[in-house]
Amino acid sequence: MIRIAVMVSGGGTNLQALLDAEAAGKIPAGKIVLTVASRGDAYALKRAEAAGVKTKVISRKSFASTEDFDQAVLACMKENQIELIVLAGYLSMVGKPLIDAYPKRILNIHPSLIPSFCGKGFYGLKVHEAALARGVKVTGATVHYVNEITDGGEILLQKPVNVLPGDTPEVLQQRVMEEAEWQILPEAVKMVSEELEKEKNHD
Ligand SMILES: Nc1nc2c(c(=O)[nH]1)N[C@@H](CNc1ccc(C(=O)N[C@@H](CCC(=O)O)C(=O)O)cc1)CN2
Ligand SMILES: O=CNCC(=O)N[C@@H]1O[C@H](COP(=O)(O)O)[C@@H](O)[C@H]1O
Repeated sequence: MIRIAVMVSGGGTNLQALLDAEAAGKIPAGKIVLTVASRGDAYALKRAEAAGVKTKVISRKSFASTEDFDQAVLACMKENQIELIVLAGYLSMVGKPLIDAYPKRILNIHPSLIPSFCGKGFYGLKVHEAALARGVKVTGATVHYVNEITDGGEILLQKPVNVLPGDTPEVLQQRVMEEAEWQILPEAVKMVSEELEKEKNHD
């Protein structure tokens, strides 16, 4: 069984999709055992608690340096024997110590079809505002591996979503979450946890 940690910052609807998928038996090789939030007021923490998942708040601003923050996150993952990390609406940069300790074992969900509308400053509604401003007819979501480049890691899954006339950023965000993010993130976690399980059994 692959031990999974989900890192969050906000509402946690992607965490909820993962918890629901696990409860429905759709992630047979993985178990979400920890939720790490970058801020104590993340509603995602309530979702984790309701599902009986251990929670931890590790916020960048309570550390003297980025290095100390990165080391605290890494220590927490090791203490909990975490094997796969999922960033789900997580809005802090993941540092080198974690990336080096978890090669191709950190996934991120981004609410656009990378390489469009991604990178520094593109998160949450800002992504959908940029898509609407550019006038794209199709947007969507991407699950990618995490490396030191923001949203620059190898792409794992993508799903397109139509932009409709009259869409506002909020309406588009909701459609992208419902039709794409909440589908491909559980699918990606199912795929990768099964791969890691196979590797473990062969070692
Ligand atoms: N290594 C690495 N870390 C990552 C990603 C990655 O692919 N690689 N994907 C990230 C998701 N994308 C981001 C990256 C930066 C910001 C961002 O700019 N945050 C503001 C704070 C935003 C807020 O708290 O409201 C900041 O100043 O740090 C938000 C989402 C999460 N961390
Ligand atoms: O690279 C990704 N950037 C981070 C990002 O923009 N994540 C987005 O935040 C929204 C809320 O997530 P929730 O907290 O409801 O799961 C959701 O649309 C995520 O795709």
